[in-house]
Amino acid sequence: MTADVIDGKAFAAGIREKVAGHVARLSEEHGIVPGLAVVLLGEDPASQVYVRSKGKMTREVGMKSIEHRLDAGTSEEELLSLIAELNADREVHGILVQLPLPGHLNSEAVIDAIDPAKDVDGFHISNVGKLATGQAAMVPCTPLGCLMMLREQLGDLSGLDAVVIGRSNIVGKPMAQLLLRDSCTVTVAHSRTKDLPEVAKRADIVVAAVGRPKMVTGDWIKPGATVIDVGINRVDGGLVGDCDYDSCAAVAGAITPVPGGVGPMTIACLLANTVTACCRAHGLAEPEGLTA
Ligand SMILES: Nc1nc(=O)c2c([nH]1)NC[C@@H]1CN(c3ccc(C(=O)N[C@@H](CCC(=O)O)C(=O)O)cc3)C=[N+]21
Repeated sequence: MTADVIDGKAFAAGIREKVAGHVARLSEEHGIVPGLAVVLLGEDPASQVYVRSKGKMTREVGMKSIEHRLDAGTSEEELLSLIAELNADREVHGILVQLPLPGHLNSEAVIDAIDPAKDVDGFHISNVGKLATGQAAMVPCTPLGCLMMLREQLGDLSGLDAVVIGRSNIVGKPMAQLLLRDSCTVTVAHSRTKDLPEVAKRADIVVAAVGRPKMVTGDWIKPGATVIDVGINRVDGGLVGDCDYDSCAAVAGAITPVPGGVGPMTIACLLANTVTACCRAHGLAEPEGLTA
């Protein structure tokens, strides 16, 4: 068997097109332009590339992009005061503080200073709680993108066995919540899980988000299962996922490539969340097909 390749790049382009449609309507009918503010501390080259590409795509869909590049040595007080300004700015509907932050800063305090209604990353404790209790939340972009691809590939997810490998706050935990909400039977596995290959092999859906290059191999995959590879590992100047693509693709029913899978979906969902936040802020109907 050779797996279907889930084309995240094409899927993401389709979502950005939908976002652009909503943005055009907001502007024509209400005179509103959604705005996304991105805050980057320091000069990490990968982060710079990523922030530049976010800015470009934000403008391409017709939204306003506001970029704040601060020195790596910026104090927590200065950063919190910038966040307070962005919280109060009516032209800013979404705020993203690029992670990881330099070590002298307390990321929890910084994230929880963001107005939850503008928290387009979905990392604020209030959004985490809302997701876990089934209330309307801002949903983290990477898991949201994974869920959209799974629904597109499989239709109804109800009753399927899903194994999420990785328990981070930004991917593993919210991914598990979303799959549970779609009525999957969810297992959250991680580096200490006993017999991890056997656990993975029970799954109809495997989401790999551990940050270890090519850790998941084909012998971990049930024939026909759907494999979502969240890993973005830089190895020898190239990008590789958490899955060993060739051996997994030989067994799986469908698989996301790296690059061109989850990554582009993450950015598309960031733009989708910004439109959603903008509509909610103005008491307008939420865009359909762009939320979980
Ligand atoms: N507050 C915050 N929110 C984030 O969502 C966030 C963050 N901080 N910090 C960094 C990580 C990383 N991340 C990526 C998103 C898209 C690609 C992406 O589009 N990747 C392309 C390849 C890009 C390349 O070639 O380097 C792909 O997989 O096809 C990669 C990485 C979001 N992050």
